[in-house]
Amino acid sequence: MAEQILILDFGSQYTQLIARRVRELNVYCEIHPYNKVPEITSDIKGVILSGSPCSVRDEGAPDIDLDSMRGKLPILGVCYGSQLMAQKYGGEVLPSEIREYGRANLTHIDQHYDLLKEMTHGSQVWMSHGDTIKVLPDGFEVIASTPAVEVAAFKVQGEETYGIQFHPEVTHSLEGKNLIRNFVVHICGCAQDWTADMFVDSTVAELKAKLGDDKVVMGLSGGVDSSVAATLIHRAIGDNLTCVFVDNGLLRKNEFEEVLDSYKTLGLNVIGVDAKQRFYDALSGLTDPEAKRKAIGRVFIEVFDDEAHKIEGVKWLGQGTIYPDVIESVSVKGPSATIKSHHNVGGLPDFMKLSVVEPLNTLFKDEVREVGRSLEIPEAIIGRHPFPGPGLAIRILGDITAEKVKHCRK
Ligand SMILES: Nc1ncnc2c1ncn2[C@@H]1O[C@H](COP(=O)(O)OP(=O)(O)OP(=O)(O)O)[C@@H](O)[C@H]1O
Repeated sequence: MAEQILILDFGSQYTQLIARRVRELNVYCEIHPYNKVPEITSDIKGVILSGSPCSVRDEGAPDIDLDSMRGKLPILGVCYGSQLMAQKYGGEVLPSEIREYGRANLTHIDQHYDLLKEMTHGSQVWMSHGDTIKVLPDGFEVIASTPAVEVAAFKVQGEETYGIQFHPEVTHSLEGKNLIRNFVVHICGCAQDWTADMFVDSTVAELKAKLGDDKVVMGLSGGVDSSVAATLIHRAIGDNLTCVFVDNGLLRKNEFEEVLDSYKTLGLNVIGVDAKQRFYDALSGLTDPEAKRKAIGRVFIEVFDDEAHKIEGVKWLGQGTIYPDVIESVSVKGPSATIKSHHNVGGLPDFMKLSVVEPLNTLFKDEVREVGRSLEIPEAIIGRHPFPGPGLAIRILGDITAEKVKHCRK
């Protein structure tokens, strides 16, 4: 496992941006909810505590036991994260006179501290908070201030524990990236070697070890996620991966043929399934958009299940799941109630009983594109305009017929 930064999420709308900024420095990081802290292994080089919509003064406010980390690992608390530490260790957090949302300038910066190295006097930062730290605990010292906020940043003496009131992860904090680099590289000592090429090498090795001689089936949509996931799996296990690309009769003009061709050029073992008529039959007479969407989903599952059955001994289902889907399903606010509604065991199609392999489930979309480029997937696939599953059906009012699709395509 690569070295990483652990981001503990207290529910802020900016948490994913913290992860994006860290990864832009070629350092791997993961977001975990504050109440499900993973085991702290030696790969974890530092911890960032996110902001939160809550106030540390609220009853039942999100809390965390930091004693096992403090002094052993560098910690950076952002906004709520910093207030939480201040309050926990004997300081005082009070409501600000006015809720501060917007630009502010650091008029006092103590450059002696690694966190603030090369930050310029007057540096613009972004504030978004209703509380403020009024009194710091013993052993905590102020290292940056704005005219309105005295404790804009603090450090704990004798340990690499820091708190900042502003949000370095948003672009309005003009030197925010510099501050995050100071933390991640200079304080945590991360090597900045997490690149798309390195991801490809390590993921292909992991897939080889995990899949061995097993067979995998995977649906391709022509979109970037499934294409990149399939190419990675193919690198690992070759033709033990069977890809299925379904023509549902709702794709754009010439799209089925063109996409199928590019998959073949990539060397993928791909079956093109002409299921147009099955979809048109199922859609016949349906006019309600939700009913149409459901019919398309149902027939897709039936067609895919039929194809998966033809592959003898297949054990795995490949999927193009990406990191935002994963974060959503384990978020502080709880998983979306509808994500798994189709998982009523018993009625499951056979392919859903397969084990799932998701090689992209730690990546953001633009990282998936970078990995695609590293795999030399054609730009036409990597930069393809996103196209919804129900395809052209969403553009057609009333019932859907082959004739109407033909006009829509033109
Ligand atoms: N026409 C199709 N033929 C076969 N499989 C498909 C097809 N359309 C979608 N899929 C499968 O269903 C998954 C989800 O489809 P969706 O349209 O939501 O894609 P997505 O999540 O945007 O990912 P992608 O970037 O791969 O399109 C795809 O990743 C693919 O595995």
